[in-house]
Amino acid sequence: MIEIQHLKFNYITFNKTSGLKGSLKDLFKRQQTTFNVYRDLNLNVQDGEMLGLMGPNGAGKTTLIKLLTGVIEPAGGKIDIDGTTPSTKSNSFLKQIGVLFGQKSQLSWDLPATDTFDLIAKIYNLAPSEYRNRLNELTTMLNVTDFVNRPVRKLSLGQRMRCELICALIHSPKYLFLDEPTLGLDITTQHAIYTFLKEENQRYGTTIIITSHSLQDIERLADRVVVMVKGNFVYDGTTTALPVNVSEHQSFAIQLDRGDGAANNIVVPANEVASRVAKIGFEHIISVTRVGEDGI
Ligand SMILES: Nc1ncnc2c1ncn2[C@@H]1O[C@H](COP(=O)(O)OP(=O)(O)OP(=O)(O)O)[C@@H](O)[C@H]1O
Repeated sequence: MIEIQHLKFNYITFNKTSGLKGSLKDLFKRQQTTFNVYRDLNLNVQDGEMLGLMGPNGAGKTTLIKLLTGVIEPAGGKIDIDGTTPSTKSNSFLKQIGVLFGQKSQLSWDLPATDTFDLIAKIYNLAPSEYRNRLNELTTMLNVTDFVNRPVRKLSLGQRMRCELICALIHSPKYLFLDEPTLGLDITTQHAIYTFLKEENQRYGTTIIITSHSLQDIERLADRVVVMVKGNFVYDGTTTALPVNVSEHQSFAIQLDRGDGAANNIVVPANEVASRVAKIGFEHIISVTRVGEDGI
């Protein structure tokens, strides 16, 4: 179980004055800025849950994944995952988690993905038969057999992302953290990944936390969604009950799945979003985004 209690976190950045003169000045006196990401964040996630984490850019989603995986340490409060504090980075904890940052790769660029899988299996000390079976299972389910022996730099984004998922799951973690795993992928690849993640969750009871800007990602995957705005949860519930709290003057871009692998965009005023979405059908909607504003 994941428990977050009264979590506080802030980033401290040192300002950089422009020009050579400024750089010299900074050597003696540096101005620093503290940015509070969370002041008092609370969340419980039960074992086996699939939780969608949504929110506008800069809300604090990636930071939360970094805190949950022990990459960074809280400034206050508590994170507890099965009795362990992530920032201790104990071996037993690291064996329990898998993480994928959509914008970062853990595959070696010039080597085939299988080389990275082998390395990860060694790091986790997997028994050869256990590794072989799991790799067979993952390569089949994610349909990557044709290209795992090609250098990673020669793979498409979707092919690479499927290999990244294998890296995150090869050691069969109990908790899987995914930060925008379908960013930039076509609809067919997105669907393949959704299906795979659902199966992984149902077969092994893997707890999955996924951040995304795509309503379709969250709708298809998560039983529960939390919406974060400026470091606070403003919604915690089902996707169907998500409130839309907007002014009537705003417009929204609705991205539609055309059914042939391509997408269409239509822009509608806020007061028409609900009726248009109902008419089109939720299953054909990829995302609904506010136009010209950073918000949900
Ligand atoms: N390394 C850093 N140093 C200073 N500030 C940071 C750092 N990383 C993130 N921030 C700030 O912390 C806030 C939360 O960032 P975070 O990346 O968690 O947001 P996010 O919800 O994941 O956004 P996005 O949807 O754009 O990925 C933002 O205001 C960002 O500018």
